[in-house]
Amino acid sequence: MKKEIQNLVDKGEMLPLMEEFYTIQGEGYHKGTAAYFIRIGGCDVGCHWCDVKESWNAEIHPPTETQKIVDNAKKYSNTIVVTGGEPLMWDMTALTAKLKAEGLQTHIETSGAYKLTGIWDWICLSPKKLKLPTQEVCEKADELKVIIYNKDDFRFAEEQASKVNKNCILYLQPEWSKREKAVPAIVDYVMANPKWKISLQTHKYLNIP
Ligand SMILES: C[S@@+](CC[C@H](N)C(=O)[O-])C[C@H]1O[C@@H](n2cnc3c(N)ncnc32)[C@H](O)[C@@H]1O
Ligand SMILES: Nc1nc2[nH]cc(C(=O)O)c2c(=O)[nH]1
Ligand code: SF4
Ligand SMILES: [Mg+2]
Repeated sequence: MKKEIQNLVDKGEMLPLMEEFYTIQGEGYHKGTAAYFIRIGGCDVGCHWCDVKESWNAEIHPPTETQKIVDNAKKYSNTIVVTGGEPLMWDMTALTAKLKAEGLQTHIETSGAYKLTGIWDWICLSPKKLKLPTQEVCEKADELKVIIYNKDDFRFAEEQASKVNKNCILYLQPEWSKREKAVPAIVDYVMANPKWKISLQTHKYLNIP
């Protein structure tokens, strides 16, 4: 990559854009809400069940000016979801400042493994055992969404719940390929531990992006 472009990416003025699409938020608290998704490339967390492994290598996703991303995003609904990859690998300050200047609601999907940057109306924290979230993101998360792949993930979920702020809404979401086994286990767990709610990837049932 050219030095000038690398410099702009380092400052968050350009970001490696994998894809952008208008759809319905499928997961968590805002499920059912029309939202424009901005998927930023690059992630080194390495979840073996990740459903967007194509996002991992930032180098294959073209550095794109944040203003260009915002000019597309503002044509749709009020809600913008920034996801990845791991968006917090990059400085989100410029992108979110421009989204806020347009009066848009900024939501992020993050593992929380990197420094929290940007201005966010909603933070969905989905922590991962391989790279734990920072204390700051735990203090600021609006929802905690733990993926349940096996039994140990319930233990991990409780451990992460003990770190987030008291207003954070707690979700358990089945890992997609294990959903047949995970859903009944989550249903039992939520009924026994009603501080938790279940989150499904409803977009996958609806066959939409
Ligand atoms: C692809 S990740 C991108 C954002 C960020 N890297 C993160 O993990 O939060 C978006 C959301 O999808 C969840 N996810 C990824 N693969 C999944 C799978 N196979 N089943 C269920 N949820 C999954 C993640 O935990 C996260 O909440
Ligand atoms: N419809 C829809 N809802 C989503 N919620 C979080 C997603 C993500 O990949 O971050 C996602 C996604 O990929 N599609
Ligand atoms: S942190 Fe998110 S994008 Fe990265 S591997 Fe895990 S689920 Fe995929
Ligand atoms: Mg997804």
